[in-house]
Amino acid sequence: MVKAVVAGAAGGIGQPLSLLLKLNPLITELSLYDVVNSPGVAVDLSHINTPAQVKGFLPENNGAEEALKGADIVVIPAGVPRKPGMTRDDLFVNAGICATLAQAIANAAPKAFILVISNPVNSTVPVFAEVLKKSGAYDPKRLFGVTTLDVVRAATFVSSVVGKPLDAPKYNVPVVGGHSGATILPLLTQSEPQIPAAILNDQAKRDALIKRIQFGGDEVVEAKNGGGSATLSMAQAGAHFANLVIQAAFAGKTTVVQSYIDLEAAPGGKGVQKEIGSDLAYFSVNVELGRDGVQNILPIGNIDDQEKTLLAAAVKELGPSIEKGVQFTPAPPKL
Ligand SMILES: NC(=O)C1=CN([C@@H]2O[C@H](COP(=O)(O)OP(=O)(O)OC[C@H]3O[C@@H](n4cnc5c(N)ncnc54)[C@H](O)[C@@H]3O)[C@@H](O)[C@H]2O)C=CC1
Ligand SMILES: O=C([O-])CC(=O)C(=O)O
Repeated sequence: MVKAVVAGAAGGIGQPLSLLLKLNPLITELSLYDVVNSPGVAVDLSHINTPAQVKGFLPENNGAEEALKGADIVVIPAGVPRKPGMTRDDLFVNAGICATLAQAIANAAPKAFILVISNPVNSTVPVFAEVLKKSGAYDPKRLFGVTTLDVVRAATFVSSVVGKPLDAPKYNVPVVGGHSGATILPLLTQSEPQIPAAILNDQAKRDALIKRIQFGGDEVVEAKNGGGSATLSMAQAGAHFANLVIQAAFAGKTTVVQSYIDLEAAPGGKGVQKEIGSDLAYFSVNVELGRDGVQNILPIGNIDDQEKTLLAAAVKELGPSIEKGVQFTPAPPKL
């Protein structure tokens, strides 16, 4: 019996994400929360003959906490998306929404796994952590910034450059760091299957591949031309990540994935701080998922000189974004 909640469920990501979660046979209860339209989305999904019992909630009558009561996992794509010309940092307006949702989770579902999709992830994850800490409900093992779309894109773009696009599902290219531009660090040298040396040693090809993975989000923002950012690919990535968290917690199936987490979540975080030469509190790392969420933080491992240079750039850009999230003070609630 697993209860999942989507916050921001009526949005561009929220709707297809809710659909994919409704199709997950491990989920028995699915609550959809949004400030608009969630009851309609819920009734629509509720006609699908899979186990999950779907209900929609609006803010009225303490709807957020009603939706969250007893949740095992909360997935959060609530907030404004980018338009062309904006950076993810321009979305820091979403911090207030994140703080409100964090408080509702602290009150109603303090043991839930929390998967943060809302941008800027580099800052919104620290916002969640700070609010949860103030309520005594913070468990760093259970808070995840969802960076899965970067991993999904890396597999797709690498398989294409290698000339094997039909093998995209077989590719595993770890992506560490954060979730914006230069903080996104694809580890091409660790790709499985390996990328042929002829491509890795072709500097122009390699640079183009890295840039495409780092700025894949912009590609979608520009193509949608004012109509928002990635929604369908994000929904797939988010539902996949949620499924891995659920499988590890409730079906005993441990896996290793990358996610943006508090490096204090498990002892291995100290080792990563040594590898990155910084005491950054948050980083997207190789996470072993288990019953309680983050079971182990694994090393980044061997990287080459170019990756070391990119790592230094990622660390430099991440510091201020983390600090901005940590320092954010939510506005007092309206009386
Ligand atoms: N982590 C990642 O890799 C990615 C993150 N994103 C981010 O996800 C977020 C959502 O993107 P879209 O779904 O395209 O936006 P959208 O505007 O289509 O949907 C956002 C939804 O959030 C709802 N919402 C607003 N305030 C709320 C609140 N206080 N509580 C609950 N729901 C609330 C809105 O009513 C709307 O339905 C954006 O911040 C975007 O940048 C997008 C793609 C990838
Ligand atoms: O680019 C954006 O604003 C949305 C996002 O995070 C992504 O697609 O990776």
